[in-house]
Amino acid sequence: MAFDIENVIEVENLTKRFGNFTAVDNISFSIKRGTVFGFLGPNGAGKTTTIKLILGLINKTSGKIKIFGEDIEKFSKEKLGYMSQKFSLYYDLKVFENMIFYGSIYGYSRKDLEKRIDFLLEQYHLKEVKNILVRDIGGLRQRVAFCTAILHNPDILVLDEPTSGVDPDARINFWDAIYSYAREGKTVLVTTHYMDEAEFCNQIGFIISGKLKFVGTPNSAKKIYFENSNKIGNLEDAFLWFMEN
Ligand SMILES: Nc1ncnc2c1ncn2[C@@H]1O[C@H](COP(=O)(O)OP(=O)(O)OP(=O)(O)O)[C@@H](O)[C@H]1O
Repeated sequence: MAFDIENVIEVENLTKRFGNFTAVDNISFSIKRGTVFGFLGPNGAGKTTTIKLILGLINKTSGKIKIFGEDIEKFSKEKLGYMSQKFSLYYDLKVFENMIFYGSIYGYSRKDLEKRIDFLLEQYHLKEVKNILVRDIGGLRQRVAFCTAILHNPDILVLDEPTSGVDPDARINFWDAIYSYAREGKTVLVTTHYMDEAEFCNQIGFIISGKLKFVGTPNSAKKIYFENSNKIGNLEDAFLWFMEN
């Protein structure tokens, strides 16, 4: 496949089977630099499996994944950052200690790591919790996990349902953090169940039973819904329409 220089992630005819079960079924899409791409679908639709394929954590059955034009198998993984659904910070360690612990795997000197941590805590408004135990910081945990995932300044950040179970204010603050990172020219792939969050994305993909039913802007999803149903609807209406059609 010819690589478009603007495309950071290119997925072509990607399929993943577990035995006889097809979890990801011949999907194709691409994501441009600096984009916040939201991946939406019901439970078991294939979101996490697609993410794991893009991160090179599991092997595909067929198809292609290119990251910066290189096959995922050959691509050096340090340009990727990942915050998994069940991210774990150590509750008995302070915010700063958690970040030092995770950051030490990236080969920074202690001094550089401390500098990077201070920079991120400042940038993401977490300075005041630097020396507080993670157990005691409540809704700020997600943002600390986010900063931990970007300690090595990855070009591509993958977030798997980062806001599930988070209160509405903390969710909004979390999306500020996502946009702040994307403004640096980074590309963010995020899965979510929340349709209001999908509205914040530059591009969205609807995946249903392993099949990618739609890729485009939130507005274009609503436009397709309108053209086909003759009703003005929100993104949730559009999503339900794509599920049924
Ligand atoms: N290792 C595996 N072996 C067998 N089946 C699997 C495996 N991993 C995932 N699946 C199945 O693939 C399907 C897609 O799972 P996946 O975790 O990608 O869904 P999801 O869209 O991320 O859902 P959720 O929102 O619940 O996390 C599910 O039916 C799941 O049971």
